[in-house]
Amino acid sequence: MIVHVNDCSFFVEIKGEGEPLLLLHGFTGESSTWDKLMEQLSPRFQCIAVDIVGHGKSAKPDNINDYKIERVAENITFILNELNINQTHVLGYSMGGRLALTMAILFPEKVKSLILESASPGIKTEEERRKRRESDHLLANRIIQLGIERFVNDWENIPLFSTQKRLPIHIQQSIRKQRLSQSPLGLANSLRGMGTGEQPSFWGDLHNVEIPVLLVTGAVDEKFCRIANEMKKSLPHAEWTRVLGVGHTIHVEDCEKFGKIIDGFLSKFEGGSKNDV
Ligand SMILES: C=C(O[C@H]1C=C[C@H](C(=O)CCC(=O)O)[C@@H](C(=O)O)[C@@H]1O)C(=O)O
Repeated sequence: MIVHVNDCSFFVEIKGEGEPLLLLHGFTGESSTWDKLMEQLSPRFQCIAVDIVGHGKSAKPDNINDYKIERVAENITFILNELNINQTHVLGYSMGGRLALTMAILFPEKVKSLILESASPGIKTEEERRKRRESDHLLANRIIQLGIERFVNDWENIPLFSTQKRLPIHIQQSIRKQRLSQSPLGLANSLRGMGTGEQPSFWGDLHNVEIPVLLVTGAVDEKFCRIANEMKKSLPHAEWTRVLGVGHTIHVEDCEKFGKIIDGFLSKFEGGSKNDV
């Protein structure tokens, strides 16, 4: 379905009934990345997968303000309102994890629990953020100038995704096809508007996140394991699961194990809802 919010259209896929679970994909991704997870969880949870602005079948506006992470988080709360969902569990992968955490910090009343897959609260220092903004803006310009295929050829070979080379060819081809189908303008503006260096640092806000948080990282993804280990020290109610033998994109690299981890975390809440009076 398409939901219109603030002059932007958003593609939303809903599957299942029960506790709502909002699913937020990563940069270059789209809601179809969650297809297998939704199959696993939808018998017990209402899975709501959104194409984030600039991605998939959602709008690719020219205005960079429509990509600011605070604005995107607000628009997602408006989408939830349109769907009559007052509060939801939120699972975000990588860029989607940064967005999920932004929602939990800016709109805590909307978020029941948080699952962050290979995500960060942003970059701590302004100098590091400035450097990242510079590199992301150069990357954004390359996407526009050289086109989506040249970008994807480079992107799929960054060290962060090295473990994906172990995946069956058909899965690698599916990831590549999903990336190639993205809009150059949408990806470029996503980097310019909500890139890792563009967003505020939320490191100083983690101690105020009172909801249950599950951090999930791939053991081979050393960078985001370090980030998760540090996040856990500040988050009042966090648990961290390191998944052996996989890297950054756990929900693709070992979707069965990932589904069991998510199911186990969310099942705690099902017990509460069934007994609600
Ligand atoms: C390369 C780094 O950061 C990028 C990598 C992961 C994030 C992401 O969403 C990628 C999803 C995917 O292609 O599977 C992306 C983001 O958070 O926007 C980062 O730009 C890095 O070393 O931090």
